[in-house]
Amino acid sequence: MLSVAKLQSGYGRSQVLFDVELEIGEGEVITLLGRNGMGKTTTVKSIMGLVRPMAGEVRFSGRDVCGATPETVARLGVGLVPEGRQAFATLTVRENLVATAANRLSRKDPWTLERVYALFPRLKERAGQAAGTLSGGEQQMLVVGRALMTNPKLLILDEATEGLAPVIRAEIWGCIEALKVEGQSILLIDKNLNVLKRLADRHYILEKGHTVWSGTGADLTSNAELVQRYVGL
Ligand SMILES: Nc1ncnc2c1ncn2[C@@H]1O[C@H](COP(=O)(O)OP(=O)(O)OP(=O)(O)O)[C@@H](O)[C@H]1O
Repeated sequence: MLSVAKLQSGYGRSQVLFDVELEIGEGEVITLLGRNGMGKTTTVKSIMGLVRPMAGEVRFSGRDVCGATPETVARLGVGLVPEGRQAFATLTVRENLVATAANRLSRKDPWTLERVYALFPRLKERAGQAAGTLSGGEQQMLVVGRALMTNPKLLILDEATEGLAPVIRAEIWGCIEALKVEGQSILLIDKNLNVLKRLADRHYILEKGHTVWSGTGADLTSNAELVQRYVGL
């Protein structure tokens, strides 16, 4: 579904990614691990077209999207929940959800308001409330719900649980697990390694803009030295 090879990217003259490799198959849950500043968000932005790659290959659903605009990538079916909560503060919950809705007719079971409300009942209770007045956890649920309303083939979550209370975090993880069971392809960036090991099929480790390792959760568990060295936990 998504295939990234020899990706180089950065900001202006400052190169941040040198050799990023990533493969995500249909229905897979993948993580991108690495310490702060290693290039995880830049990888995601480069896939999304928010940062223009310098070289390499990004293919999504069989199409070359390296250098494509974010609109094109989104239209092809990549939904991003970016770092930091970015709901439209003055719009209501409901307005936020319908603002980006897209009907992918090819999809058997498209996301609707009702389905998002079933996943996050708290959003239904607050449907008429301005997004800016929601708690941090509720805003995060809203941006996840908003990304789902675009009916993404691939959902990317960049630090979706950062700064949330443990109980809210658990709620978000529960929803991500439910999405996985439904066969949603997901790319996760997060610091909760134990949850990621349970949830994800495979992991990639980034170090200074290079993919230095990939493997399963069991591989990670049996390799404490690797985790210590590259993930810093
Ligand atoms: N807009 C920007 N302009 C210039 N440099 C940037 C920009 N955004 C990020 N960088 C630099 O690119 C490098 C990689 O940053 P990136 O945000 O991709 O890392 P990350 O692995 O996602 O880290 P974190 O876990 O802290 O979010 C860092 O050195 C960062 O300072």
